[in-house]
Amino acid sequence: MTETAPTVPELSRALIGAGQLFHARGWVPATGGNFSARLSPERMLITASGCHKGELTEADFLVADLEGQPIGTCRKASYETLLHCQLYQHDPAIGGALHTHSVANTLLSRRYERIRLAGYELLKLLPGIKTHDAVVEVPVFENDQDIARLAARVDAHMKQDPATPGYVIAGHGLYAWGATVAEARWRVEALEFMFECELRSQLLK
Ligand SMILES: CSCCC(=O)C(=O)COP(=O)(O)O
Ligand SMILES: [Zn+2]
Repeated sequence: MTETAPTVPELSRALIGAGQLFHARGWVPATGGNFSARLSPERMLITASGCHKGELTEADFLVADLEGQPIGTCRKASYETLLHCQLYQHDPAIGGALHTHSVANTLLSRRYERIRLAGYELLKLLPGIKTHDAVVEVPVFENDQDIARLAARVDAHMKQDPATPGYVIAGHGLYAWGATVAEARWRVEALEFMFECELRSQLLK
């Protein structure tokens, strides 16, 4: 059976749904966050810069190549487009990438150079993990307004550690991805849940 490539309306719908869910959870305040999906080996659909991610419509997306150049529009793509390009260029199996600005990922990444997650059942939603009895270290990168430089740092890390399950930019937010938008969304939900647990367990100490 041949699989047909997902269409712009289908991918927009999936990304709009992710935005509504993330906004309801408080993970994309104001215009924070950005979302994308692979359209083809060379193209992606990505949110335009400055949209409210809880109120996205199909008009808030644009098509860009994997260098980040918008195609057929003068709208400006997300300020962080090159971080999405890095993921799609790094691994042709990546089909969706989602970025959140939660309280938990912001606070933990201001304190730690990596966020250690151990013993959680939800670890099994991360690539290659089959048991709760596992330890995952989510890398934290220093924030940088030079997104090309930040993308190069992420890329160097992912080439060294291809099992990276997601990453956090310090004081800024989480990037997670998957083969589809749905899988990327589950990974964001799993990581944000575990970050929240880590944050609250610090309050219990
Ligand atoms: C308004 S939050 C600062 C920019 C940011 O971190 C973000 O995620 C949203 O930027 P975009 O250009 O994608 O709207
Ligand atoms: Zn951001």
